[in-house]
Amino acid sequence: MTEHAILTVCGLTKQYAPGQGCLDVNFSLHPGEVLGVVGESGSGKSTLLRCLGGHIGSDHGVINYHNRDGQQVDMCQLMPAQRQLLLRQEWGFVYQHAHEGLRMQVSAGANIGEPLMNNGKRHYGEIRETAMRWMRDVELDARRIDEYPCAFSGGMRQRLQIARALVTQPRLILMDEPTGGLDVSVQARLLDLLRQLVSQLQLAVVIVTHDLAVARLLAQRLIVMRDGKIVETGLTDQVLDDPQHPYTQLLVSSILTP
Ligand SMILES: Nc1ncnc2c1ncn2[C@@H]1O[C@H](COP(=O)(O)OP(=O)(O)OP(=O)(O)O)[C@@H](O)[C@H]1O
Repeated sequence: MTEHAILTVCGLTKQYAPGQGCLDVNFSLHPGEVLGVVGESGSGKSTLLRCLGGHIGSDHGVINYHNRDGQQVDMCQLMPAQRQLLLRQEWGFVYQHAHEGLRMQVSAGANIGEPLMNNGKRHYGEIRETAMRWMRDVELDARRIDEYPCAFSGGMRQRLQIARALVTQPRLILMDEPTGGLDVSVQARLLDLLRQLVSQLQLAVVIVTHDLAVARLLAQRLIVMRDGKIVETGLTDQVLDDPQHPYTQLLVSSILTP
């Protein structure tokens, strides 16, 4: 790959207790690439994602981000205000529970419009127009723009969250179990939508999931975590079809065995 990595993570560590958290995580991610992070419950997937997104501080390590202006920035070394600005302008987050990524007390339109206003957009008509367009893009009825998130179903709320996360045209998206807790059919439609948006917008994505089928569908590359450490990494098909580490073999066989 000739293009610069958009994200390069070196030695990222956050330990709550030995074996709990993430330890010495290294990977790089290129524009347009989807990296899946898999592992059983408690393996440190969310801790890694939270460290990347600056929701929690790391003990040590480097998170180098290649920004829109072509500069290399160590996210861990930025002042909090600078980091917030960069996250707001260039990164997006999709949480497992839509209410974590939405503001439940404002309308669907306001949920999509707010990040635009935070990034300096002021023209009400244009913001509303953009919000309606995004509602259509995520297959929501744009006539429901003034309704509150609580009036939408779980799957619809997740679509709304995705619209809110993508409306500012971020370059990098962090997703934590975006389809977890949804019905299988709703999940399948949402995965289709995500796949389509990721390829259309050439997004770089880190997606945490315990569901290997989701990883197979969305991610080109996988990281397998156990007790906070990466035990295996590689192309998704390679890792899932020919796992090398005994832990990955166990993970893969556990979903194949009825
Ligand atoms: N705030 C915290 N304080 C103390 N320990 C924590 C905290 N957050 C996570 N841990 C511990 O760190 C380990 C990794 O947790 P983490 O949530 O990252 O795992 P996970 O792989 O995302 O699990 P799941 O799939 O169940 O969400 C667990 O042992 C957990 O108990």
